[in-house]
Amino acid sequence: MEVIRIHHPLDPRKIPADPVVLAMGFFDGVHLGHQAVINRAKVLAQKRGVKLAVLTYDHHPALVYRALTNDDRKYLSPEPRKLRQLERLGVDRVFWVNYTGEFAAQTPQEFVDHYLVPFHTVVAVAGFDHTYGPKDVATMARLPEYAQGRFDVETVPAETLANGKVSSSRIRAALTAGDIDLVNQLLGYTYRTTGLVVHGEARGRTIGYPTANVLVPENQWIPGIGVYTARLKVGAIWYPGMVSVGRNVTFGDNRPITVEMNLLDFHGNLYGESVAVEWHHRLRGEVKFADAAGLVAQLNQDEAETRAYFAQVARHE
Ligand SMILES: Cc1cc2nc3c(=O)[nH]c(=O)nc-3n(C[C@H](O)[C@H](O)[C@H](O)COP(=O)(O)O)c2cc1C
Ligand SMILES: Nc1ncnc2c1ncn2[C@@H]1O[C@H](COP(=O)(O)OP(=O)(O)O)[C@@H](O)[C@H]1O
Repeated sequence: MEVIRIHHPLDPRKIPADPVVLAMGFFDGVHLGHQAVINRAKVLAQKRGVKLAVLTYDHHPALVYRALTNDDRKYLSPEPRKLRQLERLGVDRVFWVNYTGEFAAQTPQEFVDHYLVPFHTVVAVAGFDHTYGPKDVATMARLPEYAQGRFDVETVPAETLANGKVSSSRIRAALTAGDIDLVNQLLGYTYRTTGLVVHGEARGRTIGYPTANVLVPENQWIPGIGVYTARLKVGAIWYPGMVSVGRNVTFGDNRPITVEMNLLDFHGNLYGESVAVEWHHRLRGEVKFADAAGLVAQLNQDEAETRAYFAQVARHE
């Protein structure tokens, strides 16, 4: 997959000469709705015998329009992950556009003339609610007007699942609420984050449940406070286990939120490992126990549920 990085104004010499079917979108999470758009574009590309391209952006467009919020820094799929996901969907070429004020200031007609046409687009494909400028004029319904017969336009209807539209904002809300099961259903794959294993307070080993403390980069969304079954990737190996997102409330007040994972049947040293966490299934919320013994009794039960969960996953694999 070829990635072409673009800063406004577009230098047409950067663009290969062959025609493409172009799927457009921000695609944060590359969820089932995004997959429907890209898969539709793929079918059209195959029909026409041309390459499948994607137009997407380097950061949230919102940061051009208003003051940055903490949420604006976070992504369901940060750059390397989004690129890997697009590649897996069979995308041949990505136009990775730096979303700037100058880029955003174009009229819809300029955007079409200066981007979609120079990309050698034969069909532009996007979701029904995709916009490429002010939302009253830069709609999919009006795109054929700006295309002026130079390419076709294909609009993909909303993908709905579990009583609603599949959308990045719905997924972020479910994630924050700790509803990882819904998140995974809407994504169409199991949600992942990355991080670095650092030291905690060395208490875990004393209660029989050592936990790898995973420091997650600021640009990733993590599930809300709670306890989940998960797998941790160390090197090339995935280890099943249970992970807690919480403030360790049993051991004091106002502590920071940490991500701590206990691996089943694992003995070894994980400090300094760059890991991935694959978030599977919610077990419960965080509880403040009277003492460490209360926590340990609960951890025994969590462990039994985690073993049962992964035994069932293994049966379905
Ligand atoms: C599966 C799991 C569930 C946990 N649940 C809770 C909980 O409900 N309440 C709590 O105070 N701490 C909970 N913890 C966090 C423990 O308090 C923490 O792992 C322990 O204090 C070790 O901390 P350390 O890594 O800083 O040594 C949980 C940890 C794991 C791995
Ligand atoms: N089964 C296991 N699950 C998680 N970490 C383990 C396991 N076995 C050994 N470890 C190691 O123990 C460390 C966690 O021990 P712990 O006492 O909780 O210390 P800390 O508070 O520094 O995290 C992990 O970072 C890892 O290096």
